[in-house]
Amino acid sequence: MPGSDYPLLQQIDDPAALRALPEGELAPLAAELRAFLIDSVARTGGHLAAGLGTVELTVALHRVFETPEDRLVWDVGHQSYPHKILTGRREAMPTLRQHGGLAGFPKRDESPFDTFGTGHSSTSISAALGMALAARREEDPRQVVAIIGDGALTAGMAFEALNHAGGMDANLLVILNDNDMSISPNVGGLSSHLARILSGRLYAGMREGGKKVLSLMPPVHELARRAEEHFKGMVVPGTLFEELGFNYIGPVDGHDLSTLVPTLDNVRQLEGPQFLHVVTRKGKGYEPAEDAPTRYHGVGRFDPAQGQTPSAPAPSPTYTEVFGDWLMETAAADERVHAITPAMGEGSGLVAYAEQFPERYYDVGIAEQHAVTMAGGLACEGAKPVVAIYSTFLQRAYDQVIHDIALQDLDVLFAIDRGGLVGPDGPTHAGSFDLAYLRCLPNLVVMAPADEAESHAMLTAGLAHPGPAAVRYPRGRGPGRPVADAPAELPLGRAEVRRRGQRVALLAFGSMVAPATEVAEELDATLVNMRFAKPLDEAAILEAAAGHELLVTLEEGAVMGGAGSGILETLARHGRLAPVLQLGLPDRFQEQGSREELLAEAGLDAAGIRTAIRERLGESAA
Ligand SMILES: Cc1ncc(C[n+]2csc(CCOP(=O)(O)OP(=O)(O)O)c2C)c(N)n1
Ligand SMILES: CC(=O)[C@@H](O)[C@H](O)COP(=O)(O)O
Ligand SMILES: [Mg+2]
Repeated sequence: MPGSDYPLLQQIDDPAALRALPEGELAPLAAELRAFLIDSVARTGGHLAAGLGTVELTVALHRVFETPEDRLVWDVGHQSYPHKILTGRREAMPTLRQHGGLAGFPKRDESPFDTFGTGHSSTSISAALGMALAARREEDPRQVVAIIGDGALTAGMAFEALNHAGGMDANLLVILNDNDMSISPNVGGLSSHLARILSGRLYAGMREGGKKVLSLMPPVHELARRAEEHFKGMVVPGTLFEELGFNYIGPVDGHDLSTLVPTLDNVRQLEGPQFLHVVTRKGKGYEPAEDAPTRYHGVGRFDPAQGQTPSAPAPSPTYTEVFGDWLMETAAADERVHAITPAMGEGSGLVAYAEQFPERYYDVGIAEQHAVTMAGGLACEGAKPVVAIYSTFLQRAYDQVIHDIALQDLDVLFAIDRGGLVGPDGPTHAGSFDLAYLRCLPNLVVMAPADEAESHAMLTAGLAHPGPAAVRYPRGRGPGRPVADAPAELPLGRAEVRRRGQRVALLAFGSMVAPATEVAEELDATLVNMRFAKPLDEAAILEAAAGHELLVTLEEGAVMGGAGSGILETLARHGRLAPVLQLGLPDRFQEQGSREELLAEAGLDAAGIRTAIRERLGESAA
């Protein structure tokens, strides 16, 4: 993208340069920033619609606040590309979400302007309050701002922070970026409350007038604030945020710099917890994204002139599609089936199901804890709830899985998508820990399919199982085994011996069966598709130990405490000694890149597995 297309943006290598611009150049700068963002994300893929909605807000924030001394904390961070572009990373945008390149979310070790690492939603207010309390203790005048979306505000953690912050006198500004969208349209009572505030046009009109008066005065002082407070109380019911102890300001147009800059200037001088309600449009300024913000939430590479075009028909369904199809046929046959998603309906493959079974579909918002425990309530009443959830986001509801579901042995099925490495979203979104954090739970059955057919069969088996069960499958496509080929039976806790060989036994879980198959053929090794991370097939493990020089466990998950550790525990419990090589994700976070790059880096592709085995056998790795 030649710099000449972006003459103003080319001058901005840090926010100080932005703050030095004449005021009249802010709007043209925002226009260039938006055009650059579209062009850049169209080349790399990534999150687009949210960032389009924060272009003006980002310009205004870096204009008014002395960043990075003043702290900005972006919630989720998928909307932070304009922030990254204005804070010295414009030229690095072609490396976005690629191996060794820019992260797709704010990252502390990437820039001093990225004050807190995000990716999972609803953490910004907590982190910002921590920073604000530290500033107060140091008697430092630096400001702290959390920018949170209306979707992210539906999570309990956001309200834990609002509740606490509202009772403190720390200088904290919470900016609600309200575009009435999560990935799908936002849901719940909060969304309705926000809509009611916006619809209070009388209030908005008066506020407009009121603000003009306030903005003409010297920096807003306590008397004016109290007068405004009283005035608001007279005209419209207090917002939820005022009831929690915040000084609520807004709603203001989040795309109008002539409003945003003076408003932020005023608010910056106020003491105590402030809540600025900003109204934006997700996808703003790029018509295809404005018309379809869900579709342009996350994009692959595309031609901006054409917009996203339908991709060519794929050779086989993704694991997500296998799940979505399975759910449709299962719900049609069994009216006890209900599906629950914490705001990830599209990514979890639930679009068709939601249309066909709206009365048995629940998008609970970004509320994983609530999703899991509500499923428990449904199960208590004889329903068959299916919680469709990304592995990484299930981490948010770990106690609910333990305390509300496993302990009570409730009949809930967890369809865990994005199990293992996810690729461009990087470490915040990798499903690296689910095998480790689930297999240790009593009563829970944990399955990992080797292919699409097995995934279908495991979902059926999990639903039929009278207690809690989990099926974890990776992002994207598998080996391509047709679902019609699904095993008729899947006996609980029974592995599948796929081949018998010499010297080495490969005990593979889930997605690792495919590369292990290639290596087993080359080495004439035994290959066992373990299928269950819990309960393990102890007989298969003991038989493998008895007849081979080396056992190799393979999982696309953390080695520490993972499924392979369960095999070690089995051998120990039976007093068996056997050489074991554990292959899986090492004890570090994997940065972003393609899934293939990351698997190879972790030694979990066929080449890596072969090399590790040969080295352990003392043979040349060649
Ligand atoms: C804990 C958690 N759950 C789910 C997600 C997936 N997710 C990413 S962005 C998003 C929607 C966020 O909506 P909002 O905060 O309103 O931001 P917008 O995209 O509208 O700007 C969701 C559900 C996540 N990142 N973290
Ligand atoms: C920002 C966020 O958390 C989601 O948009 C996530 O990136 C979706 O991941 P998938 O692309 O795997 O559905
Ligand atoms: Mg939103």
